[in-house]
Amino acid sequence: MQLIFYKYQGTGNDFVMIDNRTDFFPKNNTKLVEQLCDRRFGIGGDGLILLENHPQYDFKMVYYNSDGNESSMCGNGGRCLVAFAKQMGVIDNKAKFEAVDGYHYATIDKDGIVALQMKDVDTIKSESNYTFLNTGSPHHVQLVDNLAKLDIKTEGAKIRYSDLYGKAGSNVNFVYQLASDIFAVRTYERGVEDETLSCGTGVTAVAIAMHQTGKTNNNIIDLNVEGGKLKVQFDVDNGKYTNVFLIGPATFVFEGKINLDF
Ligand SMILES: N[C@@H](CCC[C@H](N)C(=O)O)C(=O)O
Repeated sequence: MQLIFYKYQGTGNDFVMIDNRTDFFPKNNTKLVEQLCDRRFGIGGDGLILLENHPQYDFKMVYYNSDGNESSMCGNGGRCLVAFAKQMGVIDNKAKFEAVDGYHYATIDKDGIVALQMKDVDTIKSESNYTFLNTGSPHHVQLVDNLAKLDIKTEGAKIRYSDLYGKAGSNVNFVYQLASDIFAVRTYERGVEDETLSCGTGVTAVAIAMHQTGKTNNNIIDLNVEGGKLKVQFDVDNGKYTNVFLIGPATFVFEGKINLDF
């Protein structure tokens, strides 16, 4: 059998997109998803996303990491799925959809910039040298001096697999402040088990953590990631972050067919 796929990227976080509105995809086949995401034997991607029907909203998002396992929310993937839903004629320039962490609203402009509303955040653990919070996925946020030279895979894995986060683990973001409202971020992603060029829930966590710990007073924050630039904006009242939006490009790369019997 041949599978039709579409490839998208959001600031270098790349995804295999599959239109599963006819419900044909074998959703519990971990090995298959892992193979499709493999950069040598498959299509290649940090994750795979299914576009599905939803009884109430425009569509449903089902997200898998490149290890083949279904996981928690992917911010860049959500932005790319909005662009894919537009390409498939499911939406025009606004979307309401359901993901694993609940309801999301998004807009897409004529240049392909997607603004995706993320979940509200009111639980933030601030320690002397790191912050932990969940923006749809779990994120460890740590300021460092040597961001450019850091071995993210090695240092990220140490924290991800440490006793701090147990079996579930965490994504790990290393951060360097460039200006009052600009931060450079590099992320180790759980489920990819390596550095990715960008992580949407990660930069959302960084923006909120930097505000909550007093590194910035701004509520519109620029995040420079390895694959480009993202923006996060939010309202905040008494430690509760609402109307959180992750904003940036979501780009169609190519489409194709792949044999499933590989
Ligand atoms: N790349 C994603 C995060 C995907 C989920 C993460 N790897 C996890 O399993 O926690 C993003 O853009 O948010």
